[in-house]
Amino acid sequence: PALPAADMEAVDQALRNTLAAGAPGALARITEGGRVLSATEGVSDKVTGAAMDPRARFRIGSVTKTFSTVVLLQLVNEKKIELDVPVNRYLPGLLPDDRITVRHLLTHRSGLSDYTNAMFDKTVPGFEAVRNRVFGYQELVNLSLAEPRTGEPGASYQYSNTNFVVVGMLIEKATGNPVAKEYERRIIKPLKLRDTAYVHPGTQISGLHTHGYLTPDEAGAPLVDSTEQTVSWAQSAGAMISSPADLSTFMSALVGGKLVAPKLLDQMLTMTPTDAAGTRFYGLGLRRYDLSCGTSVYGHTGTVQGFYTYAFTTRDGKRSMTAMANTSNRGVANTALGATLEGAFCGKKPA
Ligand SMILES: CC1(C)S[C@@H]2[C@H](NC(=O)CCCC[C@H](NC(=O)C[NH3+])C(=O)[O-])C(=O)N2[C@H]1C(=O)[O-]
Repeated sequence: PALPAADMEAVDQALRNTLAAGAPGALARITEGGRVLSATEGVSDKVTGAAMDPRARFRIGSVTKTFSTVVLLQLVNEKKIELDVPVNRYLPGLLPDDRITVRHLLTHRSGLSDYTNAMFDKTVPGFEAVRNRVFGYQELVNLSLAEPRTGEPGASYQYSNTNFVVVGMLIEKATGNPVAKEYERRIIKPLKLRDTAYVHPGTQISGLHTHGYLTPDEAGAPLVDSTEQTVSWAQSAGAMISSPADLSTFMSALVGGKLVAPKLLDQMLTMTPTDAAGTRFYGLGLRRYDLSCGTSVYGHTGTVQGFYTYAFTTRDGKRSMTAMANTSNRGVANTALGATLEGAFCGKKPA
């Protein structure tokens, strides 16, 4: 059945609620059949007062994980990598357990701890300590291996950035290229994503872009402009820069079968529940949200200092939405902003 029309009043109310929660700005951009609906609230730059702009580029954080998954699954299709094979087969001696497979990385079931929990335990000091640092992949993996593992390989879903740092290592080992080159030639160029780039270790967001503002842990403390950083603490787990339009093009092309072979797309879309309510799922580097109206949407979320992103599409890729707020931490963005999904994909609530 056709989706109900998007309820742009509800979408805009969610953006206003996001600002009321403390975000300087928020936006949502919905595409369907060549038509674009967008809503913006607040400012993209607190100094100049420039308004939020749906054309502007921003840091997408862990939405990067879906790009990394697409590259890896293309390598699987090219028989360069196998999913149900120990990671150590390709990266000898990297991990302390030969039972950890490539698939465990993509499903967050490896048991490798997430080094960012300690890294960002104190939000602003943690960020300031790494914003200009350049890490090697191995350094990040070592940070994780210095901590106890969170479970036996395959036992349970435990989200960890470490998994997608190792995915980046696998891509570079299998191709002999930096991940940037693989994103470019396998996704960005073919889909003509003009505003999308993997930027590391450069700290700038070039062109028209939104400033991001990190919310400190201390209530009432001033926001920190966190726009410029290397994102070297995340790399293939979170260093991509993109735009609302490009993310919708990407997610729609992905579920539409334009990027990954059908059998592997089926595996990407094979979900396991990640919440008690049974409305949130994770497949291979991809989330599924089941909305109140029964519609399932597929995509990923992203949290990187100063930016929170939802990038989702319907199973047929016909309707896509990117929503983003230019703040992060303390749940300021995710809850209120998350309501844009209901407005965009479920339409007007029954009276
Ligand atoms: C699972 C998530 C939420 S966390 C993961 C990744 N982002 C990070 O790991 C950064 C976390 C710290 C960022 C910082 N928070 C703190 O410092 C808290 N002390 C902030 O809010 O800007 C991403 O992106 N993913 C999100 C995702 O996939 O949705």
